Amino acid sequence: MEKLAVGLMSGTSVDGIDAALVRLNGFGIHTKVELIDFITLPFPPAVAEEILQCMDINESNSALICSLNFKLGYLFADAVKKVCEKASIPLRIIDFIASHGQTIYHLPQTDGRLVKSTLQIGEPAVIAYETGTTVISNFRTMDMAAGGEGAPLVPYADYVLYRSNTIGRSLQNIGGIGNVTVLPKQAKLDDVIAFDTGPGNMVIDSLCNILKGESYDQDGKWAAQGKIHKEIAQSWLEMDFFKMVPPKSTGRELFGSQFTKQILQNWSHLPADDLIATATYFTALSIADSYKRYIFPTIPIDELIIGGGGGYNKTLLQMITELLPNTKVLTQEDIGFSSEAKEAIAFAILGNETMNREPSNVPKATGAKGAVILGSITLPPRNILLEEKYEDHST
Ligand SMILES: Nc1ncnc2c1ncn2[C@@H]1O[C@H](COP(=O)(O)OP(=O)(O)OP(=O)(O)O)[C@@H](O)[C@H]1O
Ligand SMILES: CC(=O)N[C@H]1[C@@H]2OC[C@@H](O2)[C@@H](O)[C@@H]1O[C@H](C)C(=O)O
Repeated sequence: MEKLAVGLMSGTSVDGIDAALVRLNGFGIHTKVELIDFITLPFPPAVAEEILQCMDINESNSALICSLNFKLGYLFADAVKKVCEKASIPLRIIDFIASHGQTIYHLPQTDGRLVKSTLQIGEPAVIAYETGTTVISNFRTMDMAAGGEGAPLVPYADYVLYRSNTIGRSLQNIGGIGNVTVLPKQAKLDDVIAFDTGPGNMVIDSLCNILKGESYDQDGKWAAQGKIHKEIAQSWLEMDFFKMVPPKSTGRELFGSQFTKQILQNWSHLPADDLIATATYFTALSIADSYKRYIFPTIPIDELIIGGGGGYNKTLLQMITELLPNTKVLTQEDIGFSSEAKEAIAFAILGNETMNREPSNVPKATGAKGAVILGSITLPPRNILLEEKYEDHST
């Protein structure tokens, strides 16, 4: 049965909302997926600042989170309207919206005082009301309720889209955070391994913001002209997170503003370009090291495919290639996909499973006790549902 859906992703980079309009056929691991159109709606700078404030334990407050939850709901609805407009597809024939939401806090491990938890905001009721469309949201919580980390969730979609009978593949996302899905040759869903590798662009972006007044290092130009201080990057790799055996996930709580502050306190004598080059090398090293420790010893990888905005950072890409000399490193674009659209498409696939009452976490990747149906379903107002959507479907 064919469905039209919009997948929405706004990740840890806080650069904007990715909206992918897709056609889905069937459900389960044989789902057929076609990308119809894609947009990124950049966050207005004041909204990006509010999100970062909400994520910062020292700056956040409940009034701000309350307000931002609704504010993001309106922006997400806007992104849905815009991608449909761009594709000239009327909103009323969209079957569902799968909205990841904005992660405000993620606590997959705690010291005992706080409870293991995760929070994604962007009110689904606002999206459903504004678009007149069913919304699936809150994807991470059921996995965590089942004992998992609530992340990464993209592995199920990676399995649907990229598994191969002839080669072993790994999908390396480099967004704010870096995460990998490993698809061994001829893998069953149970064979899939996935985990967060550490920072993606988060540390690089943050240094660019503070030292250059720009939100990111375009094409890796500053990293390319700085000196890499390998011993410093290596010392950052001593953090406990990198020694943890997967499944594991992380976020801004570990690699956000506090981490950058420490870098700037301890190495303020270094030129800006050197710090950016060293942070870029650290990011590449954390990815390569994750493969060497947790993947290569047991799974042969023929192709490593990079996605997410970090795929556009040429210096980062070159460093990863050099650190993994025996692996073929490609980007999503090299194989005819889109680095930017990948995660938004993935959430449309996950939402489709939810609508069909099917589980879509990968317990081995998240650490959950079992497979569970992800997400909460929010229905649009009855009048919109009956008068506009269903009438239109019957004609
Ligand atoms: N041309 C470019 N050169 C260098 N870096 C780029 C370029 N384009 C995008 N980026 C980087 O990609 C980031 C955005 O990546 P992406 O949209 O994949 O992250 P995200 O989805 O927010 O994060 P996550 O996957 O962790 O949730 C930007 O913040 C920037 O650092
Ligand atoms: C808690 C949270 O939002 N985690 C994100 C983040 O961004 C990348 C990495 O950290 C991954 O664990 C996850 O997102 C992707 C989409 C996932 O769940 O697979």
